[in-house]
Amino acid sequence: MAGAAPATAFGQAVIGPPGSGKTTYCLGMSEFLRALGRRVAVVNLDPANEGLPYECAVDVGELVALGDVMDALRLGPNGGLLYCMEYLEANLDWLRAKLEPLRGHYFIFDCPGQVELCTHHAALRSIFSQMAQWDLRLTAVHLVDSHYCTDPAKFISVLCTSLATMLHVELPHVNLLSKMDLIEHYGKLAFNLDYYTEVLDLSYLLEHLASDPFFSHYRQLNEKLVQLIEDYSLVSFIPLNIQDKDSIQRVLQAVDKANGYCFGIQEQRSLEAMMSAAMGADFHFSSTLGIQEKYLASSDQTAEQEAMQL
Ligand SMILES: Nc1nc2c(ncn2[C@@H]2O[C@H](COP(=O)(O)OP(=O)(O)OP(=O)(O)O)[C@@H](O)[C@H]2O)c(=O)[nH]1
Ligand SMILES: [Mg+2]
Repeated sequence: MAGAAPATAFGQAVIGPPGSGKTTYCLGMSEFLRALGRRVAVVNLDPANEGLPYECAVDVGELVALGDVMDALRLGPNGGLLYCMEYLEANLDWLRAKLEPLRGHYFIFDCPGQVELCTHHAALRSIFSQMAQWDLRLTAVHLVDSHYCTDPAKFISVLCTSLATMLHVELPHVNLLSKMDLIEHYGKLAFNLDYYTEVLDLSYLLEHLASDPFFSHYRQLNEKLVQLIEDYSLVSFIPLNIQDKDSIQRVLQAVDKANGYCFGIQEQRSLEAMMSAAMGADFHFSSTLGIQEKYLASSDQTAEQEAMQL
């Protein structure tokens, strides 16, 4: 970043479709990291985020307000949001000036959920690449709702968007299956969980789809999509239960490895290892992460029906 010899900063760019759990993840991960002794700054880059549940160090809403943009330019929510991201891209000095006083912190960027920002629109990728010039080493943490594992066709589409995101965003990357606390409420999966997280032989998915009269018409398309995904063999997922300390720890290890944090700050790492061991089995957050009681894993039917809308 600007000024004296730049101190390398590290962080996470949290991306994923709307409702995949990005903001909740930012809250949970920031609380976990602070408990480990890391100085954390959460930066909200989503102009549509309201009522942020976490302590927000920088809020893009101070630079550009989605509502004002929609009114002034007569745009809908999606067009308005894309305009806001292009406006941020054109005014990165503002962001740099906001981040400068936070040098020495570990950053978590809560990004907008519009899929096109991660698959083909240039603004977010350009913002990330500019931050890399400021010696800010980010890992893209891509959340996908684990609900998508319940339907082979949806899972293939999620694999395609995950692959497109990895190729477009051009950052070290970790894919997460989020809301794993709900997974057993979605009913029996066609395959065991490893199959979805390791993205094993996808021909089994095709067989599964071929038995469905509707999808049998698209067999050739699905075969080509599956072949593309397997040719790149880039996509795999880590299951995330945001309320489980060991689950967050596994995610953090992968994230720190991806952006090199784990190689850089040894003394911090050993302190954190001690802190984490001292934390005990289930790490309690200061809040239920804003996860409405009805969405918390429970056995009653309504939670299951409600959860199907997640
Ligand atoms: N059960 C459960 N619910 C979750 C979890 N994470 C998020 N939710 C719920 O899912 C909904 C969306 O969560 P958010 O964190 O706002 O998702 P987001 O990706 O930031 O959404 P956008 O900002 O709209 O893109 C909220 O009702 C959360 O309470 C989780 O790990 N488990
Ligand atoms: Mg959000």
